[in-house]
Amino acid sequence: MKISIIGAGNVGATCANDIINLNLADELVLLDVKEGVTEGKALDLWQTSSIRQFETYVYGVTDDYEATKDSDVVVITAGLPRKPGMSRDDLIEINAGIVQHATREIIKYSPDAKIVIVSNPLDVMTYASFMATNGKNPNEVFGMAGILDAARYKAFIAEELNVSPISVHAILMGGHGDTMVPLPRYTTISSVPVTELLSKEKLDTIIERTKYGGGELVKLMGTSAWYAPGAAAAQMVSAIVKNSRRLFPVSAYLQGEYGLNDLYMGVPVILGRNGIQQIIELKLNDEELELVHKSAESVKSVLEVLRQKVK
Ligand SMILES: NC(=O)C1=CN([C@@H]2O[C@H](COP(=O)(O)OP(=O)(O)OC[C@H]3O[C@@H](n4cnc5c(N)ncnc54)[C@H](O)[C@@H]3O)[C@@H](O)[C@H]2O)C=CC1
Ligand SMILES: O=C([O-])CC(=O)C(=O)O
Repeated sequence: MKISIIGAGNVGATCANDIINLNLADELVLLDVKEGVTEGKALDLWQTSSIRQFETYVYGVTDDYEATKDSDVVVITAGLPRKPGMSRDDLIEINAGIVQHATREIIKYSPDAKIVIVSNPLDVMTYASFMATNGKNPNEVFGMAGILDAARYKAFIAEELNVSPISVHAILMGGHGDTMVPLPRYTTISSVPVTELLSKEKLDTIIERTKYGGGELVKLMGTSAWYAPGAAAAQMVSAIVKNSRRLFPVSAYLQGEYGLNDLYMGVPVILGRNGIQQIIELKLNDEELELVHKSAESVKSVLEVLRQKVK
């Protein structure tokens, strides 16, 4: 099993560290345009092998896609993160070029790789990557956001209820932005509906905090988060490599599901060896469906910018 990570910055290097911990691959390649730093980070990680008892051979390369040849899974984290005061959508122009270039190079050397996009604005960058594959099965190109957003939502609920975060189960949908849709009706504490344990007022506060969860961290750190994003991307890689068929919210290409067409957006999917094995269509009520469609409108407006800028 060979895994490559494009972009060895905060999220990419953290994701590499998590993948190593999960013992998923024989070989892990870190690729970045930053000469020296990439090789150095990979060497540093590899030198933890005897301490942490793993056998994944980790190495770094500078912009050399041939080294990624025959990758089974590729994670793209290359691109700019936002700074305080910016929206994820402000990154579209520069990151679209980076993500599309990386995708074309990956496809050249690993046509069958499953591609996990992390770069922002997430849903539109995933679409941009899919466009650049020029005909790849859309179930093999998908984006990481929902696991992260759901993890934030679960952490806030666990804190509020003073319960283990492991007992909190939740799903959310929509774009990776302020219009994302956490779903209290599908949120439980080990099967106990959260609505029986938390007031609507408390839940609404948690939902608002979740929607702006990325921004909260950007404000605190001056750049965006990496520990939870790296772990979330590694969890997706694990589900693919182990063919574990876990149900996750993932940015997937929609072709009629939820009445939506020709866009990538967060929906519940089954993730396994072939990538997205199935998109699950929840029986949303009118209010939930309206929020999901509102979020889709927001994703579509950013997609329109991509279409105008990137032909
Ligand atoms: N989907 C999500 O939930 C999340 C997405 N992100 C996004 O992930 C991306 C990366 O974030 P960080 O790792 O914090 O940024 P970072 O700045 O720490 O790392 C980005 C890396 O990409 C590299 N890079 C730039 N152009 C490249 C190219 N053409 N080829 C290869 N590498 C290239 C840079 O040299 C840098 O090392 C950002 O766009 C950020 O917004 C971050 C957190 C969560
Ligand atoms: O907020 C950002 O820019 C990075 C990101 O997507 C997240 O942490 O959710």
